[in-house]
Amino acid sequence: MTQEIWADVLGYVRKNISEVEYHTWFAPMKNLGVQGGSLVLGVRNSFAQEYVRRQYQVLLEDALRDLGAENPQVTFQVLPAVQEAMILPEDPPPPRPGPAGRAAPDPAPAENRKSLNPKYTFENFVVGPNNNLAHAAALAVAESPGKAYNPLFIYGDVGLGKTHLMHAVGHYMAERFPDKRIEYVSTESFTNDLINAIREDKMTQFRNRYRSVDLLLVDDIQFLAGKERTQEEFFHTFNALYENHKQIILSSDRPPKDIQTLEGRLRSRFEWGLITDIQSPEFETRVAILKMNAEQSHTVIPQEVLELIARQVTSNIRELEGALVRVVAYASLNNVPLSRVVAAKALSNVFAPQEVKVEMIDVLKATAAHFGLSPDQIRGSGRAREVVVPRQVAMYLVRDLTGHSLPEIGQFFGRDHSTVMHAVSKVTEQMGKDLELTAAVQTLRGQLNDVEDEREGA
Ligand SMILES: Nc1ncnc2c1ncn2[C@@H]1O[C@H](COP(=O)(O)OP(=O)(O)OP(=O)(O)O)[C@@H](O)[C@H]1O
Repeated sequence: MTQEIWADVLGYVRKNISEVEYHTWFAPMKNLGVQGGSLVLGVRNSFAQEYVRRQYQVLLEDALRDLGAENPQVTFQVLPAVQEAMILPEDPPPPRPGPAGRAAPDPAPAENRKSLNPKYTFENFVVGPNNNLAHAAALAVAESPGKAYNPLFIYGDVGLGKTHLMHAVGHYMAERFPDKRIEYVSTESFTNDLINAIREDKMTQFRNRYRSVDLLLVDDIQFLAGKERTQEEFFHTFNALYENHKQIILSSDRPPKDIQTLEGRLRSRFEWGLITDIQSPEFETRVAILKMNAEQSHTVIPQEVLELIARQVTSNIRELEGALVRVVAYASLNNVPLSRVVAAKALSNVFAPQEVKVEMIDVLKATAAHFGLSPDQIRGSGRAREVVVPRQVAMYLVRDLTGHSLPEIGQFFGRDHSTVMHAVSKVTEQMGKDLELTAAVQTLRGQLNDVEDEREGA
């Protein structure tokens, strides 16, 4: 995950200095990771070390503060000559578009997939109820390009994996047919290429380029709206490819029928093949995506932290991934272990505080720990007073601190709602009378409210 943190820092830096400065000083720098809360950066020689420290230490600290570091620290290390030789030909990770963004691809090796993001493969795509139809369609197209569905039209909101799926088809095809030509282009680039071709009198090259491919992936096709000349040209490109049984995949934020000012003949062509959508991922899919991201970057993240992040970011997967980087960055830069409280704090600058809620599981765990029991004992069937009282306290606190209904709480504790109601009134009645119980409730309430307090104090 430190590569992502570094990419975030570079993104911040790049926005604040000139391109020349950036390429001179930051491009050759090597991220050596976060050690003891300090970001360690490798530089070529002691001159660079001195210069960078003088000129950019403050800026780098600001970048880290932006990621949540309370006491940002940067250390510069002169790289041994061998290591330097190893890093020089390599490019630093490209800057991220923003805190919620994701690093752009490293250049891919094979010629026919150089416009594809190496991370956007089928293996890296988590399938859930929200995207399984689009996934199945993409797979079918990858297996029989030009035959299964042509064109394949994938639509859905921002950051839900449309580009990822398109590239996955590209990778799949590139692997099986290395000599096939694959072209990925955004509608915006297509338009710009066209404008340049017209201006420079290079229409033949333009047409050859787009009409000679085996797989054409066009992102954000909704931007064709209102661009008559581009629509005209795209119409001919489409026909040329289609007639030669070349595969076309289009993505959009809406279905063809909702793209305003799209020529009828294009709209109907977009509807010839298969139209499939991607919806927002549900909670389990979001957790699975986070888990995969964590595993890929060899970062161990407690399940409850993944769940907290998945609860915070519900629609855009790019933001979900950005939130994960933020949480990891926060913990490592402040040198604290990852926990729910730390994660809530890390995200508190980005999300409204009330969105971080105490969960039933938190109350259960804290109460069990307080009384020296296991969560299973509390939820179990034991009827001894040593278990019954903590169980009632836990139910009371869940009712008090979370928004769950009596039946939901009952289900969580493996009981019916009347048991919960009884527990709540029992504890309410004993408050102020039974001192031990009162103290337990107060301590636990304080502990559990820490999630909110810590966040508010951030
Ligand atoms: N099902 C998934 N499994 C794993 N990662 C996913 C999944 N869906 C999306 N992502 C990740 O989410 C990020 C955003 O996805 P992508 O760029 O494909 O979205 P998009 O729908 O094309 O968005 P936009 O409309 O902004 O172009 C990417 O990093 C992608 O890898």
